Amino acid sequence: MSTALASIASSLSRKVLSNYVGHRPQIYFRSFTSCILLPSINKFSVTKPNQFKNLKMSSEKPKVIFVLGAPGAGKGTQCSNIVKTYGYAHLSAGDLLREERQRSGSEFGELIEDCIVNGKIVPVAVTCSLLENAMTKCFAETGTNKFLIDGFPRNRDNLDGWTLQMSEKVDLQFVIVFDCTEEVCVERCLKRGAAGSGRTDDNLESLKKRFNTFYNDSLPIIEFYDAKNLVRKINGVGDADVVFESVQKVFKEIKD
Ligand SMILES: Nc1ncnc2c1ncn2[C@@H]1O[C@H](COP(=O)(O)OP(=O)(O)OP(=O)(O)O)[C@@H](O)[C@H]1O
Ligand SMILES: Nc1ccn([C@H]2C[C@H](O)[C@@H](COP(=O)(O)O)O2)c(=O)n1
Repeated sequence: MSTALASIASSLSRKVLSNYVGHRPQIYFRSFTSCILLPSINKFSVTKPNQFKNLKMSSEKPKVIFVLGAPGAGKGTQCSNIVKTYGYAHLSAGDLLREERQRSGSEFGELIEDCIVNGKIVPVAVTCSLLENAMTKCFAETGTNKFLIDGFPRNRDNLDGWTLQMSEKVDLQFVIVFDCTEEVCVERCLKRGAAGSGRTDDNLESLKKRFNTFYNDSLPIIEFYDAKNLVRKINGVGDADVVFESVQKVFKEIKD
């Protein structure tokens, strides 16, 4: 990494942390105008840092579908079905954050863990860079240029960061929202925890906080996209196969 880039990236990561400590993570992003790879987010890195400056893939813009819904609404399950049937690549913001948390030497590990356990949302510079790097890597390895982005954008900070860093670089097709009652979602997550998910947030205490964040921070983002007629709401209660039938109806729209 060039000295200048390393210095910008390192000062950015300090900003992320200091704003996080001050509980105002959204502010820092205003000075963040292009994708700069944070020094510690190198799981998806390739050797030349310049490749990260912009998401340049094929001549066509990458197609993106956001997949949203409450914790346990079935986003990951249905994304797997979509991958098999429609050839999209699945990028889960939560999975990318969990991987980054586990990466030895990550300076964001503690911050990510604190957010996950307490149902808070990680500052967008971290998440958006992980997503952009994963998209770039996925395209380089598989040629896939269609992405399901699961669990993002989750709050205003996520949305603002994405708008600044990514929105011009991709073609947002629509936003799938799985609609599921809190009761069903909680039951699913607890069952997932009991079955050995190893997730530190599949417990009642974390779920309460995650639901608060969903109602207060994520629903307004869904409303934002709904006002743009981009939301495709799907009933997430019921058998996974039945839910997937509804998903297929939405995808028919793309083919027709
Ligand atoms: N339609 C369904 N019926 C019953 N169980 C389901 C259904 N869909 C998913 N599940 C199960 O519920 C749990 C949560 O599903 P999944 O991981 O797909 O949800 P999610 O929305 O991605 O959750 P999170 O936001 O917590 O990552 C999993 O154990 C999954 O197997
Ligand atoms: N945009 C995101 C997505 C996820 N996180 C953190 C906080 C979530 O509670 C946790 C788990 O996500 P899930 O696997 O349920 O999608 O990951 C975040 O901070 N920002």
